[in-house]
Amino acid sequence: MEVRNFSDAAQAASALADAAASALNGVLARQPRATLAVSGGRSPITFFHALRERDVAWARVNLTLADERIVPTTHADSNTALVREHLLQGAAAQASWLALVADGAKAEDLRDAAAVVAAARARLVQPDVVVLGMGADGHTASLFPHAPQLAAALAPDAPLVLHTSPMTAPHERISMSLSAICGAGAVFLAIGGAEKLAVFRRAAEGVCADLPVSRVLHDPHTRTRVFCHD
Ligand SMILES: O=C(O)[C@H](O)[C@@H](O)[C@H](O)[C@H](O)COP(=O)(O)O
Repeated sequence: MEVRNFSDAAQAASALADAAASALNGVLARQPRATLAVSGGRSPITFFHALRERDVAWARVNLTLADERIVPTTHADSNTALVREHLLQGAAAQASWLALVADGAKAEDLRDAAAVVAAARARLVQPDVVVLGMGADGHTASLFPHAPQLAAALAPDAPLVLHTSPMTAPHERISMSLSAICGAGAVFLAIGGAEKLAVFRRAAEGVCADLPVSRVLHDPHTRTRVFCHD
């Protein structure tokens, strides 16, 4: 892994946007389209605002999520809604959206998580660039410690996305698997605040069974680029 430390959130977000845009442009120099998977939660908004201003051929980009809460895309906790509001704007609105949860689905349509996952698998392609966050419990994407599906999500032959049931956070989830994340040519991780930095330092020391993010950091074929700020 490669770790860069910044003195504030805005600088970290701007540097991460530069790096993610550069990774996308590198892919677009070699092939017609590039697929970017971003994370949701509360922390990536400044990064989204910076990234949407970067010089990228957005019309050639597929945009998706590393994970999504299985809620209607109009729900306040929907990562899709967050991306639409903060990233799919201006030139970046030309990107093609690959939905994990389809727009228009109602709560009752989403009760069958297996059906949600099957529909998402039919739409998705392997991402080229993945931007991850991390929770203070050591989860990344929706690879949550103690989730019953964690072992399946970490398996080398796991599909691109799976259903996960967090024990430490609300909502059933759909998440990219470890192999989908580590199959991307460029993997970034954003870490902010003292509590997360302490968890990250522990995960950086070696694989910890209770910190799924450590599996990304120590994947033998992945050089995760970590952007940290206090
Ligand atoms: O949907 C989600 O919850 C995420 O994609 C998740 O993996 C996120 O990156 C971390 O939980 C950090 O979230 P915060 O930004 O809210 O701290």
